[in-house]
Amino acid sequence: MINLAGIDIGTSGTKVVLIDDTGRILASAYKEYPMAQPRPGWAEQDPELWWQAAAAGMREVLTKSGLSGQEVQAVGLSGQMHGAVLLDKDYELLRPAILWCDQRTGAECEWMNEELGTEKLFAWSGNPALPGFTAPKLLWLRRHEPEIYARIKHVLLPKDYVRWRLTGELATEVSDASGTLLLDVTKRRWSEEMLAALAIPRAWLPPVYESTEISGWVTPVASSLTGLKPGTAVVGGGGDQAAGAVGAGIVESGLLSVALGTSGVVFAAADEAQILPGSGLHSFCHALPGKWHLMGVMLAAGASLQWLRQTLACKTSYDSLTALAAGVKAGSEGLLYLPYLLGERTPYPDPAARGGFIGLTMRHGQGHLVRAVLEGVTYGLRDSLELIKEAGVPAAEIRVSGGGARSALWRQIVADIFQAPVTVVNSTEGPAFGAALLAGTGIGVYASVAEACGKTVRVESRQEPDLSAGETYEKGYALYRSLYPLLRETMHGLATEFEN
Ligand SMILES: Nc1ncnc2c1ncn2[C@@H]1O[C@H](COP(=O)(O)OP(=O)(O)O)[C@@H](O)[C@H]1O
Ligand SMILES: O=C(CO)[C@@H](O)[C@H](O)COP(=O)(O)O
Repeated sequence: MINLAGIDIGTSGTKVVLIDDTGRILASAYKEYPMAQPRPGWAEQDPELWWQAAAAGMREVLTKSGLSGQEVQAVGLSGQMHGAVLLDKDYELLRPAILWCDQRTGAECEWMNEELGTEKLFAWSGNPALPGFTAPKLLWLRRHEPEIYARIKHVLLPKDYVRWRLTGELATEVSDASGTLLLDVTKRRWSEEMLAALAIPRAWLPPVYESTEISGWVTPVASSLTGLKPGTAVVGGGGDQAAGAVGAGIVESGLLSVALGTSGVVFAAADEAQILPGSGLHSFCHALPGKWHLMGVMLAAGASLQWLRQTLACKTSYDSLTALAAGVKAGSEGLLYLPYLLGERTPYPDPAARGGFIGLTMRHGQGHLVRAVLEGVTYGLRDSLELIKEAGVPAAEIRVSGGGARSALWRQIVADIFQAPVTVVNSTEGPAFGAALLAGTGIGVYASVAEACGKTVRVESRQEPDLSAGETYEKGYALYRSLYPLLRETMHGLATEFEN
């Protein structure tokens, strides 16, 4: 029997899964860690936490499954995208990683978009400069932490730091590298033009693999810490959105998924690189050789519900909160929620966007607040759906994944606001499961990623859109859409005058 491991370095925690080649989950483990917010809009994490969580998680899944490390044939990696991990000449960490949801690089992005110009940015990388991407973080460090910047010798993405600890190899792969803004997404290699324009040394960046290629082998030291056998193959893997899409079977053009994680993502697989200046979508390499994808990313999807829970109802489970929301009618009796708690990326690339509840009355209680959050986040995702539809991708069926997909109510709200059937697949392990499938493809267990998905991914449930709720939500969405342009200046005033 072939057994495969997948490791997903999430924002809230690291998940490790062990599967067999039929896709059966043999064991899984989850290790949480905090995210530091040293200043408003900043988000950092110590990469050592990721490695400790990955190693402990791997030991735990081996114990739970009763397998020995000798019986695991390959490992795939996945992780939160865009984070900058900086190493010095001795491969030591120079500072905490700056994460995907960190918003400090507004000025650097403005400079890139205006001085370099969007024409060159799209020609070289396929994407605009957005706060959160890796390249603007390097520019920020050059200006604000020159002593650190002067000592940088290697720049890695979060999962690739774990790869370094597992295999001793510095490497990345195309799907995650797409989010650095330093990859030529069409050619699937580093962009010499972008590196030259930003004066970022090419030598800082690791070799780029395809997601299914073997990038290294587990070292004896990592073996003693993880329980894996020395020499176990570690494949490229994928950024969490691409690996999660593989885990949900989104591997062919025309298939759409929505990830309700900390962030919220609408994802569409594509047969070719679609460079769409001005669309607000990300155009990245998919974790399949010769495939790409489009996606719209909102920063605070699950994070909005997590915030509400921590702030108003910390002892209440997510299931109890959504049960309260189920008792409220579609439209939350006139209450709208704006989900810009971390600023926003799609459709408004605006670090100073801010959240809010609009329409509060004395009638509104906890259930209304929760429902308004679920609806407001889904309206935000609808913005990305509209952009993806404009790019020519039809929305025939939406596969929903991530922590929020556990809620049948939230899935129904997605079906009603998107007016499309919503499905859920058998594996709830998302990106870690997808990473394990990439590992299996890398060592030849499956002939292709599509074959891996065909053999292991099944649709398990389907919810149809309700027409009457859909009509209510069309009106709600129009009002939601009107709010950001109306409130933008107010949000910016609050962010610049009152924060700190
Ligand atoms: N039972 C649930 N019902 C609704 N939402 C949930 C539930 N469990 C988790 N969530 C949401 O999922 C989010 C975490 O999603 P997950 O995919 O695990 O995160 P990560 O971004 O770390 O990969 C939480 O912030 C929360 O909003
Ligand atoms: O920034 C992006 C994608 O562009 C985020 O999707 C991060 O990759 C992390 O997301 P979570 O899985 O933690 O929600």
